[in-house]
Amino acid sequence: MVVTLTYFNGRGLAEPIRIILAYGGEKFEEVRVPIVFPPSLPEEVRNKCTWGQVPLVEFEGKKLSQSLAITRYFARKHNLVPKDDFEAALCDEYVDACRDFMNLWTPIVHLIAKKEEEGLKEKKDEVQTISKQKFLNVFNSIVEKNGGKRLVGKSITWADIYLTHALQNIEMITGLSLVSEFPALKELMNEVLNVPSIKSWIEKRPKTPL
Ligand SMILES: N[C@@H](CCC(=O)N[C@@H](CS)C(=O)NCC(=O)O)C(=O)O
Repeated sequence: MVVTLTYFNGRGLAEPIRIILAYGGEKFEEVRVPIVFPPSLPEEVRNKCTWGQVPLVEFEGKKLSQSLAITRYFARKHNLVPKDDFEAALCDEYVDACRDFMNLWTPIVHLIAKKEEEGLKEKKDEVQTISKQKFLNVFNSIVEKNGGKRLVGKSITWADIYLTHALQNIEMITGLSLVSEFPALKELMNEVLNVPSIKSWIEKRPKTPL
């Protein structure tokens, strides 16, 4: 089976899917659409997306849209969703919180993408302060209480992968060091980034600005 993943030529909402496909050893090919501002898709791509947006995956004559549905589908397939229903719900909660964290940074990401420097530093400082209070402190203490390496249980889950992507992606785009003062988050990221299949995907993935 070959999975075709359609997305913009960036990490964004598609990267956790790519990482999990690589983790699971799935064969996948990509359609990478050039990034434009404001974001818009060529008509032929938009028309084949159920909700008019990417990411979209196609395999065995099937189509799946909505990034979290896609990510969770492949996570479950590759044993990255806990069997216990409550632990699985905790993973959902933490992934949703990652999305809230990413959405908080979206205006900054757009300013950087458009190379708009005016007021950028002040806005970055403001969002960094909110990020630490609302998200990084909370995630760090969840990981500490769970033994210092993972968000849920003792084995890697898709929540660990999603959080690693969210933190790494915002650090790469903004040039800020967000996790340096959060040892449990650094440890969690190290664990994920040193899984051999994930490490080799990250080394070989296209080097895009976003
Ligand atoms: N809820 C959707 C949101 C998808 C979304 O916002 N996609 C953006 C790219 S990140 C898009 O397709 N933008 C182009 C457009 O709306 O024309 C998901 O999680 O997949």
